Formats: sequence, structure tokens, C-alpha cells
Amino acid sequence: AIEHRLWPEIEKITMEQLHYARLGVGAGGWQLFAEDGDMRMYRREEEADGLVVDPLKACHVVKGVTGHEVCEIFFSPEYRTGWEATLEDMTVVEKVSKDTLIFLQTHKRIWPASQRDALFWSHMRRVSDDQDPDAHDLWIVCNHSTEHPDYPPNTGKCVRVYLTVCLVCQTFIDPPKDEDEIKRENITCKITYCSVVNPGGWAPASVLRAVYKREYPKFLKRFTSFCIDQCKDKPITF
Ligand SMILES: CCCCCc1ccc(-c2ccc(S(=O)(=O)CCO)cc2)cc1/C=C\c1ccccn1
Repeated sequence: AIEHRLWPEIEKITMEQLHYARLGVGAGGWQLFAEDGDMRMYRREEEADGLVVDPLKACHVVKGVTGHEVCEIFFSPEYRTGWEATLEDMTVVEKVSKDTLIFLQTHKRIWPASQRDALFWSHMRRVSDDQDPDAHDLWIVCNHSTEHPDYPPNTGKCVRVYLTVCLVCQTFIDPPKDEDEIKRENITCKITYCSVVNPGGWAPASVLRAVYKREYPKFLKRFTSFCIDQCKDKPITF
């Protein structure tokens, strides 16, 4: 296949994000800021050019879905309006390959900051776990801001944000007794969600931190509930 101009960057960022997601939260100044059942949300307070860019890492355990199913729903454009509450508009700008798309998204304005949009490539892949060959494969979706000649930043009403996001999922199977077929009640998905969002233009630190504190827990709960609901009556995709 002819290599796409973005491929080297996609490969590099995706593997870096996989490594970053698998680092624990023991070291590195992570601060637990939200907990709900099996969901733990951590952030680090960081600023770049006076703008809040707090990295976020969320860990969650969801029963009844596989990592492949969760990543498929997170990646696919057709499901996004079902779980992304702050989305105002979404366009697939370019189909790089069947597992790599470029999205332009406009998010609802959050007073008093101006409205934001995001232009990013999104790449999904299965990664075999080199450290533990018996463990089930990992699935990752990585979203990273990019440029596109047809969508220059900050030309319309929106301020362009710059983000790097990854969703890393691992499936665990608790085998049913006497060789029955595996049912959804026997599967568990361990999810790690990491994000760094540079708001791109001025937004008060207090507003940004309040937005993230309120929106991220809602976002992950809504997304995982959507996955459970989408998959419950369908055959399992490993
Ligand atoms: C002043 C407000 C600035 C923030 C506006 C904003 C920018 C970006 C984004 C955003 C969040 C998640 C992704 S993703 O994980 O890649 C999935 C695909 O949609 C991409 C973009 C959101 C939001 C606004 C709200 C907000 C902030 C966190 C969490 C949830 N909502």
C-alpha cells in the first residue's frame, strides 16, 4: 500500500501513547480527582504558555464488553453522536485507511470561553501484549491533532484546540465452567483513557479546570454505558 503522508507520525504517536497509557499512576504527580464505582480519574496540573493543559488519565473496568467492541465504538463516526454530549458538529474530512480517519469536530460553546473545534487523525489498532503472551490482545484508539489545507485553524467562529487522546482497552475472560460458550457475563474490559487538550486560545484556568472536572467523569460514564447498551444483544466481537 502507498504510505500516507501521516503514517510515520501516526505510528510514532500511537505507540508512544500506548506506552504512556500503560504507565501506572503511582509516579508522576497524578492527583485523583474523581471516583465513581470502578472509575478512577486522575489529573496533573500543568500549564503551557499560561494556558491550562492538565493531562488526564482515567482507569475504568466495564463488564460485558470486549476491548475490541469498546474501541470500535469510540473510533467509528456513526456512533459518536450517541455518546459525545458536547459535540455540536462532526465531519470525516479524510478516510486515510479503514482504521484511520481525519475528523473535524465542533464542540458546544462553554461560557464564558469562546467555542472550540478540533481537527485530528484517529487511528485504531490491535496490539499483541509482548510482555504477557497469554494475556488477551490490547486495542488502542489514538486521536491526535493535525492540519489540513481545507480547514485552517481559527478562521471562523471557533478557536482550534490541540489534543492528544488515547483509549487503551484490554479484555479479560473468566472462563465459564465445563467448556460452555463464553457469554458477556464472563468478559471484563479494562479501559485506560488519557487526554491532553490545549485549549488553543485564552480560557480562564478556573473555567477550564471546572469544565474538565465536570465533563470528563460524565463523558467516560456516558461512553461506557453507551457501549454496554450497544453490545448487550449482539454476538461478542473479540
Ligand atoms: C473552554 C472549553 C474548552 C474545551 C472544549 C472541548 C475541546 C475538546 C473536547 C474533546 C473531548 C474529547 C475528545 S475525544 O476523546 O477525542 C472523543 C472524540 O470526541 C475530543 C475533544 C471537548 C471539549 C468540551 C467539553 C469536554 C471537555 C472534556 C471532556 C468532555 N467534554
